[in-house]
Amino acid sequence: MPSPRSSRERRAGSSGRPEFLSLVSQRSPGPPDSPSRRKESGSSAAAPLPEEDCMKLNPSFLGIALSSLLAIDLWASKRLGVCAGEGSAWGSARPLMKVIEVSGHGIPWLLGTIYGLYQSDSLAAREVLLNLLFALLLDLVLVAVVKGLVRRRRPTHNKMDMFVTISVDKYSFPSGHATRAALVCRFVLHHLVLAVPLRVLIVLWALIVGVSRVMLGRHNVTDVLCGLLLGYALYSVVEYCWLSPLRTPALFALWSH
Ligand SMILES: CC(C)=CCC/C(C)=C/CC/C(C)=C/COP(=O)(O)O
Repeated sequence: MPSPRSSRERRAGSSGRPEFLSLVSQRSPGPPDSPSRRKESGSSAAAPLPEEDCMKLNPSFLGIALSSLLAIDLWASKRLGVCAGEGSAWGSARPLMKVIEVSGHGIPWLLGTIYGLYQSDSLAAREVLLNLLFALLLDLVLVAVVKGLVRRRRPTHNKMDMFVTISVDKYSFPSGHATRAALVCRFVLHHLVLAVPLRVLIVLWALIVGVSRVMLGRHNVTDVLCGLLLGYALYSVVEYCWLSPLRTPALFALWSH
């Protein structure tokens, strides 16, 4: 009479091995004396997995984590896109959101900075404005390159009625408005002497620009969060490459009266 098998043996299957090890051996059938075979037949079930197996398991875990994040992102962005159209839940706030959109657009910032440069009457002001212009252009290039590489489509609920766009602006990652808002915010806080209420206002403006991108349906939440981080980090690059009359005298000569 066959002896009754313990529940542990039954779980382990007819081979007497735990199921997860069977799966591992199916993934990488090695030669009879390979490390994975030795581990299966040996008694040390707790021995660490060979590196090749870990390499195969990790991407699937990462893949699941990323797809889950993406799903949450799409779901949250759709729910938060309350100004995506006139008929949306907060459709009446759409005109205000579009004003905020223009406040973070590249053209007013570029034109304003160039105008300021022509009007500036001190070397210090010229230095700051020239670096702001450099930062804005660098930001445009960086966002265009990343958008072109990632090619993430804008949310389906977005109406493509944006104020002046360039070709890569059909893509949404990262949000160009968010990178600019974070970059300009950090720049202004470092280089302009402002009263505290104005400093608070500029931080609020940057956050509102970011939030308005999702509310307008232009972006997913992750586009904006990564945009803010990218813009924040880009300021450090601008600081590192800071253009000064000593380093780039020719540039400053362009604006000397
Ligand atoms: C000098 C030059 C090439 C200026 C182009 C200025 C321009 C049209 C910038 C585009 C700004 C824009 C619509 C960015 C998109 O922002 P998202 O937040 O929707 O990514």
